[in-house]
Amino acid sequence: MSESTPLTSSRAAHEIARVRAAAPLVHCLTNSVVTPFTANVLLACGCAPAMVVAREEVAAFAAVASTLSVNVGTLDSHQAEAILLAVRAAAEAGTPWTLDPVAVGALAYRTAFSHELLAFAPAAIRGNASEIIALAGLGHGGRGVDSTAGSDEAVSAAVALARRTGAVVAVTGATDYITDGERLLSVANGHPLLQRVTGTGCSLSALVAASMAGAPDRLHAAASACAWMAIAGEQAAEQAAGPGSFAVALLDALAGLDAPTLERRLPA
Ligand SMILES: Nc1ncnc2c1ncn2[C@@H]1O[C@H](COP(=O)(O)OP(=O)(O)O)[C@@H](O)[C@H]1O
Ligand SMILES: Cc1ncsc1CCOP(=O)(O)O
Ligand SMILES: [Mg+2]
Repeated sequence: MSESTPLTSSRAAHEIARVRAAAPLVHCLTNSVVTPFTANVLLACGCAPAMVVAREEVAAFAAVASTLSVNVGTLDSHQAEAILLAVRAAAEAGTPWTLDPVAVGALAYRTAFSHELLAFAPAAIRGNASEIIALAGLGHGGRGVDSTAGSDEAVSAAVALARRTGAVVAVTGATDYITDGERLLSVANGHPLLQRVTGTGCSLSALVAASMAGAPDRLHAAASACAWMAIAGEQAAEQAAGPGSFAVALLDALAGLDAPTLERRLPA
């Protein structure tokens, strides 16, 4: 499968309205760099983030949350225990969970751990090209948390990973590709400033996790989360003087993204 179908404005508008109406409770086990930014992105999108991290309570919370977002960006052995408890409880309770495999391939500990997590059937996986290629077992990762490959180069890895795990896989970059192993959607939006602020990828993964809650179509749900971030990035860049004001404008654009804007920036 190499031909992708562009996400349409009407499907994106439907999915974004669905997430806002549901206001999902998002249990986040994320990295220490992006925690407040991720909570703010989710709040801007109308979701309810909760960063519940103690090993003593992650299982109970994962079982009642609408969805769980797992990110290995600053993984240590304490957090690994908490993540395992949470994904086990999520799997048992039927809470969908999403993996962001930050810097997988570049570092051995998080790579082995992320492979272990795949046994717990994630609903979605979102990463940059190097991370998706490495998690698919087809490469050795990027430069720290950054990709050294283009998203076009990771499409076959994303499809293979989706088929192997049953997850929807989103590989982001200049164009985002989203696949369930059978269908392949693309979102050709975004702005280079998204790479000059830390946490845009991580918070997008949390938004993908939010979109998994009660989703009738996980492929379109994940693709619409990608479009939400990418188009808000385009709008924010029009207001921003640089990365600092871009980060602030991005939150405003995520909160304000409306159907007419989607119609202008996505195919019909
Ligand atoms: N070259 C680019 N041009 C436009 N948007 C981009 C570019 N690279 C990444 N993005 C966007 O930046 C966001 C974060 O993606 P990415 O940088 O791939 O993740 P990560 O931060 O995990 O490496 C996504 O919305 C993606 O579409
Ligand atoms: C800089 C950094 N170091 C460990 S996690 C992290 C954040 C990565 O964020 P993103 O993948 O969204 O760029
Ligand atoms: Mg990342």
